[in-house]
Amino acid sequence: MTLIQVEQLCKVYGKQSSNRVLNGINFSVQLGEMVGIMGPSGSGKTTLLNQLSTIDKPTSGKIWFSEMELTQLSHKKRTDFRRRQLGFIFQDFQLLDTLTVSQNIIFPLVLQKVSATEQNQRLATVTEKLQLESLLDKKIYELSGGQAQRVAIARALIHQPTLVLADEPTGNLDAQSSQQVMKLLQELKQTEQTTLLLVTHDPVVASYCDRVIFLKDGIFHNELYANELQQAFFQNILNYLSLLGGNIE
Ligand SMILES: Nc1ncnc2c1ncn2[C@@H]1O[C@H](COP(=O)(O)OP(=O)(O)OP(=O)(O)O)[C@@H](O)[C@H]1O
Repeated sequence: MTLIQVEQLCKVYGKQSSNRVLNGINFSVQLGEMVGIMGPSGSGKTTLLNQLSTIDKPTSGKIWFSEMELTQLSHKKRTDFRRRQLGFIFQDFQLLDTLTVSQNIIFPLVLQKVSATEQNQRLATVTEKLQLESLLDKKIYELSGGQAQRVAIARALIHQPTLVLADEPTGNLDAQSSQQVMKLLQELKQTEQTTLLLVTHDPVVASYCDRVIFLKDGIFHNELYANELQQAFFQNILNYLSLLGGNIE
């Protein structure tokens, strides 16, 4: 089942058409799919995520989310869409340092005015899944990078979003923690049917995805499907990146 359908998406910053950052992008994403977005620096990856999350509005084109056309939503409906349907994971975790782990995780439910009983039930479920039980009373500054990102993932998932958007989710992690985070996201995708779109520069991280989309100069350049063993998919991604050129660091 198709969850997202992007049609002729264009984004121009400012008034000059030479500032065209996304140029007629078309693709779709299936429910439960994990899709990596790669491309050289400045190719429009974050801009694309910002349009999908409705944080920014495209200059032209359409984004369908199931039956809903996102670019036409009112301000209130966009806020509602973000709160209910989306989870976000960022490179720098974006956790609230002065709050405890559990306060951070339940934050989206507080915004949604979910009852305390339900908050506690959901907290218990998500912390068990992410093995965070022993960390619940700690402050964020007491955590390692890998632990902080697991907390951020728990926060992104606690309201059971349909779609999780991640911008360089492993960018601040060492290789081992990166792979742990990716294995976790893969498991969650399988158990919860969560759809994931993640921007990454790291071909190892991308090799955990079902498909990788490559952007260059705001254009959809190509896509590769993981039809083979992970190591072979990783090699294919690496080969494609060198073909694509540009600065991928
Ligand atoms: N708010 C903005 N106003 C004007 N130009 C912008 C704005 N945001 C991004 N850009 C420009 O759009 C282009 C694409 O930026 P974007 O951040 O989407 O690229 P990216 O592929 O995510 O890059 P990176 O891998 O370096 O994070 C860049 O040239 C950037 O300078």
